[in-house]
Amino acid sequence: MGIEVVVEGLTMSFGKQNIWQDVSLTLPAGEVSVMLGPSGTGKTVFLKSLIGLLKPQQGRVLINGVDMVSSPERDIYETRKLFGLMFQDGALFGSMSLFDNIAFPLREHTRKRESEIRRIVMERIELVGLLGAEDKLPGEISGGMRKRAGLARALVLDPQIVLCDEPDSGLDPVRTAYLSQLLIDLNARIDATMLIVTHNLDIAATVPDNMGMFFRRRLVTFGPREVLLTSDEPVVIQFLAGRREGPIGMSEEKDAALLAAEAAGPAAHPSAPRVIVPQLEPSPGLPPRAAVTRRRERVLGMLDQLPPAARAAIRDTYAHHAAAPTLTLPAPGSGS
Ligand SMILES: Nc1ncnc2c1ncn2[C@@H]1O[C@H](COP(=O)(O)OP(=O)(O)OP(=O)(O)O)[C@@H](O)[C@H]1O
Repeated sequence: MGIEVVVEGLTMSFGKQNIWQDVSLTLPAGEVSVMLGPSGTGKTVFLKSLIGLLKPQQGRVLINGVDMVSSPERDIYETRKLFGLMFQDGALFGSMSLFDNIAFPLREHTRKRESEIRRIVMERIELVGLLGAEDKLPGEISGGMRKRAGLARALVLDPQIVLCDEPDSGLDPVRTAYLSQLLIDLNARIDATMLIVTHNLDIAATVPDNMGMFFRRRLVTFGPREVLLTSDEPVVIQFLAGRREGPIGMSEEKDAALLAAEAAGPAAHPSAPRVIVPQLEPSPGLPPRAAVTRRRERVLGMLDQLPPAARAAIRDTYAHHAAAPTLTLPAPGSGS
């Protein structure tokens, strides 16, 4: 089973540029979480802080009792072996076959024999649907295949925590839908704790158990998916609807005058009702996700602390068990 990651009061700056401050959250063991946020809000910096590659000035990241910020480097190095990392471009070596790319962490970090390495690599290649492509070079395959190869490589050391940074970037909508299913199937098979950074609203709507968002140097929210999906925070509403109206600007946050003018003017798009679609299920033939039962107990136990809309959405989800119907919420600001 995956391992819980506890983040407490994390603050990160580069020189005078503060990226985010006082970030606290828990990635529940074995559950899938998604982190959203406009470009440049520090999502990648956050992932790198979790594995101890960047050192925030304040706060802790606790994994099995090791603080990835300030424990001795030896402990951090050992704990890093629990992670599987999938970066935006797949980060493959161009001159190596897919097989050798995927075998790389095993040859680098273990003393396994070649026959054992072959067995593990071919198993992961099958898992991500790349059987037959193992002898190809990264330049000879599509972007979607490179992503899947990156994911296979992230999985060879049997990670208990998987971090994916924009796994969908550059993929068409159909490939993105396959990727969403692959992430859920992966979670069903290995029960790892997963954190996915994405801008893709379909992944955000269908994959995670938990969701969070960074904006204006803080973590706006993090918790069960229903909390963010029913949130009335203007930045959340704007982001989920993919609209220009709201606090997020093109290059940076809008200034107060522009926001006031926008609020005074006619709405460019009337608010549409928001919809919570059911979370994806593992593909037929796979075991159910072990996290589902744990999450249900955890979330029902915290129901009293959640906003009314999230509470209602969670009750609705669990009233219908796994086959939750699509839930339509009133449009934000409609008063109903
Ligand atoms: N090593 C570094 N040194 C200095 N500044 C950095 C460093 N790494 C990141 N930054 C800055 O931190 C900020 C956040 O970057 P980050 O890549 O984490 O954003 P992001 O939310 O992942 O963006 P996107 O969604 O566009 O990928 C940016 O302003 C970036 O320039």
